[in-house]
Amino acid sequence: MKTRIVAELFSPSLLPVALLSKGHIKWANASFESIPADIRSQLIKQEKVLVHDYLFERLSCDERELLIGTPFVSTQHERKLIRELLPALATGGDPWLTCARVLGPMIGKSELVAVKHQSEDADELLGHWYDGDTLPPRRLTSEHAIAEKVYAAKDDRLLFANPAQEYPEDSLVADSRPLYFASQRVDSNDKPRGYLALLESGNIDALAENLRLLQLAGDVLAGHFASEPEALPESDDEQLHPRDELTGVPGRSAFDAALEKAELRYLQTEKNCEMAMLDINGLSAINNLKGIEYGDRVLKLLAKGLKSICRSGDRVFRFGGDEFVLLMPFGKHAPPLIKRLKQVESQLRKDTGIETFSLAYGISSLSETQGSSDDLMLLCDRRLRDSKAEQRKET
Ligand SMILES: Nc1nc2c(ncn2[C@@H]2O[C@H](COP(=O)(O)OP(=O)(O)OP(=O)(O)O)[C@@H](O)[C@H]2O)c(=O)[nH]1
Repeated sequence: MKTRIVAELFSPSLLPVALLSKGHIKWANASFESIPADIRSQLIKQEKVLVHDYLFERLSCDERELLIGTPFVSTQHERKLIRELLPALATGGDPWLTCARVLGPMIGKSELVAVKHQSEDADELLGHWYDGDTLPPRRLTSEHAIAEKVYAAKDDRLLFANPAQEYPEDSLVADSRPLYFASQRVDSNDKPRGYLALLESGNIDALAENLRLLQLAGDVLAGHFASEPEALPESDDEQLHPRDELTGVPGRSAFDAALEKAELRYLQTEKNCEMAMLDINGLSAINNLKGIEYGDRVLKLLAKGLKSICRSGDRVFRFGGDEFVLLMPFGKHAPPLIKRLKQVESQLRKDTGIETFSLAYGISSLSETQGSSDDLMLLCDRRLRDSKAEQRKET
């Protein structure tokens, strides 16, 4: 190994490289020189050493040795992602938004989108991490958009350079004109459920770093969808079951249809479903004190709060007046509903400024009534009344 050739080859390298002769450094590049002296002498003595995220190895020839450090891939970000994302997904709420909220702060200044596949021609951008914050959800059309390719591709991972040139009608890339768009599709039951993507404007090193996290988050999401109980079939015929105009959630007739389907499914397959009937305590007093519009706002905030604790198979309905119903299909373990409802109550106290805001609820599941939806309604209603009576006694 000629010193001159080694020096010419490795001087510009960012990898630490040293040429050793009889256990002494004959030549080293700047990257190697930047390692503290005590660690350098340790490196010279030992066969294989892990230092500063580098794995040092030796290539020998004619009594000389080339010591080269190659980056040792640190898994600390991946472990942090798993440790934070899994429990966050388990607490409920929309998985796409949860994913953006957990992954966003880990990817620095990069832009991240978490997109739920809604229908053939439309998607919902639920988690958009941009400039250190999540932006409000918005609808995306997939026609002439990058999403078409993401869903049609054989590979679940794609990288596009200058995507705005190829997809000028795609608002996702046309507005911010990123240099790279890297996507990780999330499938379950061989169907695309949506995708995660990074939009990177220049920092290719950041893209390379964050790609691993993106793919891992996509895999965790796919696992989450696979482990979730099958969603209740949506009665999305809006003509037949119009949504509640004030809160935007489905109303009474949609609930009746969904409960009927849940009953049928339980009787056919024993797939269980938890139901909660909820009622705001003292909405009439809120109306009287603060006005009907304020009461309306409380109802809207409650609908939003209830949606936020729903997993993708769960549904919220406005039963009427100040009453809501939740239907949550589940497998082995019922969702921790009381804990989640307490979270909603405490969020509502903050959002409405009403320190005494509280809910009464009655909870049961189809297995408790041997699959009878009528009995389930009666049981939930009785528990709701009991809870109201109990709370009245306390105040
Ligand atoms: N602002 C507003 N109020 C509504 C709406 N629908 C029903 N309400 C009010 O909700 C209240 C429901 O009455 P109650 O069931 O007696 O409920 P409450 O005042 O919360 O009393 P308790 O349930 O016994 O704690 C009535 O005052 C209705 O006017 C609505 O769409 N907007």
